[in-house]
Amino acid sequence: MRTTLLDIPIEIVETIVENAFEWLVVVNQQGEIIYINKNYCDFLQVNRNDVIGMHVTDVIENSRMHIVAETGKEEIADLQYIRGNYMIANRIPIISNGEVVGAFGTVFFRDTQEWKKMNSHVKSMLAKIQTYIQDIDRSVKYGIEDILGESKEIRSLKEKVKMIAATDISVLIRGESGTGKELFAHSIHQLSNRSHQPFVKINCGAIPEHLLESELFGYEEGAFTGAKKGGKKGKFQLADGGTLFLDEIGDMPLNMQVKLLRALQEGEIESVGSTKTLSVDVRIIAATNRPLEKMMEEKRFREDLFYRINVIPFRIPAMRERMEDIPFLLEFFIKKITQRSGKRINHVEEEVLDVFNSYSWPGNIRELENVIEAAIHLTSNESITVDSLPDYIKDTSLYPLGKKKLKEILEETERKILQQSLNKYSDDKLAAAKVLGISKSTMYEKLKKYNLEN
Ligand SMILES: Nc1ncnc2c1ncn2[C@@H]1O[C@H](COP(=O)(O)OP(=O)(O)OP(=O)(O)O)[C@@H](O)[C@H]1O
Repeated sequence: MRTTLLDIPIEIVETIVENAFEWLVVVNQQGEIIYINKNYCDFLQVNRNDVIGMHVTDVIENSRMHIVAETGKEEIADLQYIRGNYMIANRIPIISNGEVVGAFGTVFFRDTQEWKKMNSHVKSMLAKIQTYIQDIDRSVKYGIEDILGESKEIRSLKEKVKMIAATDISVLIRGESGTGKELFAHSIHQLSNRSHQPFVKINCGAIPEHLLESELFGYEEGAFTGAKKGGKKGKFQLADGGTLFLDEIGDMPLNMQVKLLRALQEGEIESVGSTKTLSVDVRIIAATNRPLEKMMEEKRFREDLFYRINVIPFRIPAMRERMEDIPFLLEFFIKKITQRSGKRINHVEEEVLDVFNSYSWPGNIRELENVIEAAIHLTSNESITVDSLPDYIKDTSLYPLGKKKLKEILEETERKILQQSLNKYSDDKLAAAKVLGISKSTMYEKLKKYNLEN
């Protein structure tokens, strides 16, 4: 193999590549990084020696370099989201003796000012089209394999999903916020016979009352001032043949509940401003964290609608009811977040799990994910420690009553405090005993009991 490029000495080529405005990465056929330039490492906040040999997807989020190294098909000017920025990426296969042996990729940025302008322009455009994407997106994001957890409750819910998915029966998913109601709704749709048809979501609590009817049933041209030319399809029409996910159904105003019930019972809808009825075929999955039974007593939720949607009740337990799932979720979220952020975590302090197990998780899995994300960003090394957890988690930790006896809790606490004092006084047992207000002999007794002598 030649070692110079057009007779330019290799050192000069190296200087050019290292300092190029573009960021450069080269992978072998297995998708492992064999070269990455310094500027790219600086942007990714990684150490070059650490990442050489790693799979490119473990270092650069959303990378497709390994795919190009496999297919041999170049990808030019592809928009790639890295560390909070949209970049333009080019990926070129490297061919030697007629065979694809790897790929090199460049990520383009020329003038940071210009790039910032372009980046925020792309972000605002994407935000604008997000609502339309949701309307036309026929696929669901999650499947049953994305539901993590080995607890009895989660395993039996997953079985239930498999049993009910194929039927067309309405499902009402109950559970606190952040327990995974939407995730389960996706899974039911994905396993149903309607999986190739649309899954359409509407958040009944987030849409102003006067717009909810037209959002659900659509409107005709000229139905009201500001109505779009040609009218607009409602979620029922968009979901025709598929599944309509009515999120936060407990927040639906009473007058809309009547209209919804009619649509469900008759399988027909009427757009706002139209006199014609349209047949629609949708499966309903509804979700709420509201106490519907109490709301029915108070006449805030219609009983007939409740019985129509609650054919199969489905209750997702709160996080604190299935603490045994925390280790799985912790591992999963660390992987997900580090892949996205490019940060590396290779150790979790044992006490972190103790704190997690003692906290009551009112925000459930969503809160757990946020806490892990915060800890990953707050840690200055590659380890998640109790110190990197938000204070409120540590301060309000509650013991999961019913799981441990008082004696065990006291012993665990005693052990933790002893350990903490030894750490603080660099294993000086006398200093630790003094600060804890116990005698030297009591200290030694306790250290022996908890196996902390060394
Ligand atoms: N069992 C699980 N395994 C993995 N991730 C989960 C699980 N349950 C929930 N999540 C994740 O937690 C987050 C919250 O889930 P989801 O939006 O489905 O909750 P929700 O109950 O619909 O919340 P809300 O009532 O606030 O809309 C999502 O990022 C989801 O992917």
